[in-house]
Amino acid sequence: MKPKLTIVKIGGNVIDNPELLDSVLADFAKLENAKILVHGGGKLATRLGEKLGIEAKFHKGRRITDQAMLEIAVMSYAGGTNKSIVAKLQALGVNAIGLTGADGNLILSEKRAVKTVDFGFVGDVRKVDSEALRNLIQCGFVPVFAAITHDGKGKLLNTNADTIASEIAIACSDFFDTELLYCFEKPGVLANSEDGDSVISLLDAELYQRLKAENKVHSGMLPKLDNCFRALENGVSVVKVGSEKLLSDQNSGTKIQP
Ligand SMILES: Nc1ncnc2c1ncn2[C@@H]1O[C@H](COP(=O)(O)OP(=O)(O)O)[C@@H](O)[C@H]1O
Ligand SMILES: CC(=O)N[C@@H](CCC(=O)OP(=O)(O)O)C(=O)O
Repeated sequence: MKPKLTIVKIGGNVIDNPELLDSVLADFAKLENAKILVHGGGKLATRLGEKLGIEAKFHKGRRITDQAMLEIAVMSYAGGTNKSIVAKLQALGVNAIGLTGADGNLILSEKRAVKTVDFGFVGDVRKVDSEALRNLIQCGFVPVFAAITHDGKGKLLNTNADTIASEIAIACSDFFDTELLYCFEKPGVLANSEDGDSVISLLDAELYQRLKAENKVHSGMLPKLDNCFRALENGVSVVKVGSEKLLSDQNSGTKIQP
């Protein structure tokens, strides 16, 4: 039997709320099996850009990463955010090691080709080195990934944190029984995105299509759920979306069904 590996992704709204962040990290520290943390932090990067006079640009909710924004993203995700999360985990007794995809060539990606929109320096993941990750975990390290990868030719690329988490989970399924948990600021996938009491406990592909058609699932939840289904179709055992409670309560949030 393969050992269990839990991959937890935390989004920008969790990182932005110090109490929520501390609570997620405390629960993450308590997980006894092998684990990896992946974090976003888009909102913080937007604010850092504003302070430096660089305005964030989006197309249909997705960031456009020009050279100036790439520098902000690297400073923010791989710098301040990543290192402060690592320090907090160290204080909780977790031997966290902060990483981008460039470190140890762990995540190789390719700059997105320009079709109708030029997203700039955005990377689509091509390869995750699951063997190197396994070695790090076996040495006792807990990898903490920022949303930055590289192209192998010297260029760092901004990469969606939800996608990094699902690609890591898929690749690590070679060696581990993988569980992928997406923690964000709401209690799960909601039947009505404004009503926190409308959590859908089980979501399959058919229900997802219906919710999409009815516009009940929209914006950031669409790529998140696409990543969830892709993970389940590619060897990941368990995928859930929910609040910080996902880490401590088995029955919390939304379980995604293949
Ligand atoms: N049906 C839904 N249930 C819950 N959230 C939804 C739903 N539809 C859209 N959303 C939106 O999706 C957002 C989560 O996506 P995103 O902002 O990308 O997450 P993260 O904080 O993990 O980066 C929520 O803040 C919410 O506004
Ligand atoms: C290419 C791309 O989408 N990059 C994201 C990376 C950060 C991220 O994913 O942050 P959240 O998880 O907080 O949304 C961005 O710059 O917004």
